[in-house]
Amino acid sequence: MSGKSLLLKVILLGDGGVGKSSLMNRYVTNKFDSQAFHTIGVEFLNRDLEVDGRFVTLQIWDTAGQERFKSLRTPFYRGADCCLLTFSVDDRQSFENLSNWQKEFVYYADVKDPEHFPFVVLGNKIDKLERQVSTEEARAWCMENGNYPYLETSAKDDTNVTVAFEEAVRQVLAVEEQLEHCMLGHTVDLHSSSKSGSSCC
Ligand SMILES: Nc1nc2c(ncn2[C@@H]2O[C@H](COP(=O)(O)OP(=O)(O)OP(=O)(O)O)[C@@H](O)[C@H]2O)c(=O)[nH]1
Ligand SMILES: [Mg+2]
Repeated sequence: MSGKSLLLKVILLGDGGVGKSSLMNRYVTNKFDSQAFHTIGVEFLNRDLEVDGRFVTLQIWDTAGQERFKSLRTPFYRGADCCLLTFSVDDRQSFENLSNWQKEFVYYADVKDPEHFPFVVLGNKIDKLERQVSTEEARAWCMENGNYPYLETSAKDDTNVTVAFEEAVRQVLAVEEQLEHCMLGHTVDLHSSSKSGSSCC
């Protein structure tokens, strides 16, 4: 266990109105506003947490989902450690737009290795009775598009909100550990004449 706090940047993307700001506000301030305004540009909030013995400062970047704010949000994608692709289970179009959000992120964040980038998918507003996207369908999309973790949340009822942000941290730490493992492998490789340690990454 490391005593040093790690700063992680996670970014919430998804159509306007799916509940990105509500998820961030529920997680950081434990408040919910049923009359929330659309976000213009980006906003961020920090929260400290401990996941599996690691101390982390989570910097949550909440973006404006409406198309007209595209140029205001995309400059903030760079440097994100994890991307939370968010849709609303009562809004089919927001689910169908997930691929566009993923592509927009990869392009503007300049992700070098998209296949290994930690995306987490959130289906929000599960408190609503009329669903337009089933759990099975959302899971299938996640499997097909990179085997991403899928969580169903309600910012309103505080369902799975903490779990969702903790999962984002776990995904980043898993990638980080893999990288450290690879670096170690290469270091060992430099000091040895054998080919061992070069099979990673
Ligand atoms: N029933 C229900 N309503 C929610 C939930 N999350 C958000 N809302 C409502 O949905 C509306 C939009 O929520 P926001 O958090 O502003 O959505 P957003 O994704 O930030 O939207 P943009 O800022 O335009 O991108 C607000 O009226 C919220 O109160 C939820 O889990 N359940
Ligand atoms: Mg918002």
